[in-house]
Amino acid sequence: MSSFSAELRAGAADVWEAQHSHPFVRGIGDGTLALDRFRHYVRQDYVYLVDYGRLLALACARAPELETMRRFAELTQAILVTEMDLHRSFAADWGVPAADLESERATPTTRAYGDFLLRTAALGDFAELVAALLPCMWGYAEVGERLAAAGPPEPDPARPYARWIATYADPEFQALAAWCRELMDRLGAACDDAGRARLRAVFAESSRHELAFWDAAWRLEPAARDQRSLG
Ligand SMILES: Cc1ncc(CN)c(N)n1
Repeated sequence: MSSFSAELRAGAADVWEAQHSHPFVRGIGDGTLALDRFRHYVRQDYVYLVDYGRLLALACARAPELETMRRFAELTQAILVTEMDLHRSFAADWGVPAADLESERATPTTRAYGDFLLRTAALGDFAELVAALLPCMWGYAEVGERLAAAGPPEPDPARPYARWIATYADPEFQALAAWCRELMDRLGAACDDAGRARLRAVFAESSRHELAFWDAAWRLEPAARDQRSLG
């Protein structure tokens, strides 16, 4: 019998395959992505990760057991420190201070994804919160793993995509994503059919936001005019 997370993944398979074949993802993999698109992505992803960090902190607060709280506290740290250090290091290489990343204004796509995550955390139950956060961890683990397996591009200071791939293919990141899947499996098993249908819908919606995020970076989507930075 397949796991509940595998069932969620199968239900959103078309969206996940569209991510793998998106020109932005392919361009990271073969090293051909134009740097302006990658820089746009890094700036917006920094804004996104601030909201994602908030989501993980809310998951920590709402977790039903101490061990799950502890794991979410670790995961929050991994995102706000380790993953965001990657973005800060790219920015530093481009002469952009971290303060500039923090004052970046969200595009409509970044804002929509962050709003969806935080709305789900505020109004959904704990299992829905986990279904919302899963495509982020699992999707990047899968992209990193596939691109690393295909043979990453040669290290190139002008196009630092090999470093990006190595971060998400790293066994530590893979293990964090695997823990999120196992948690989803346990929560899915404890739900009734109606609850599992809600989790499928949340996971599918979150997966669509992931695809839209690649696409917004590819299109160099401009920031929404009325956005505040960091919130
Ligand atoms: C949009 C997005 N999704 C997922 C990840 C991986 N944490 C990320 N950095 N950005």
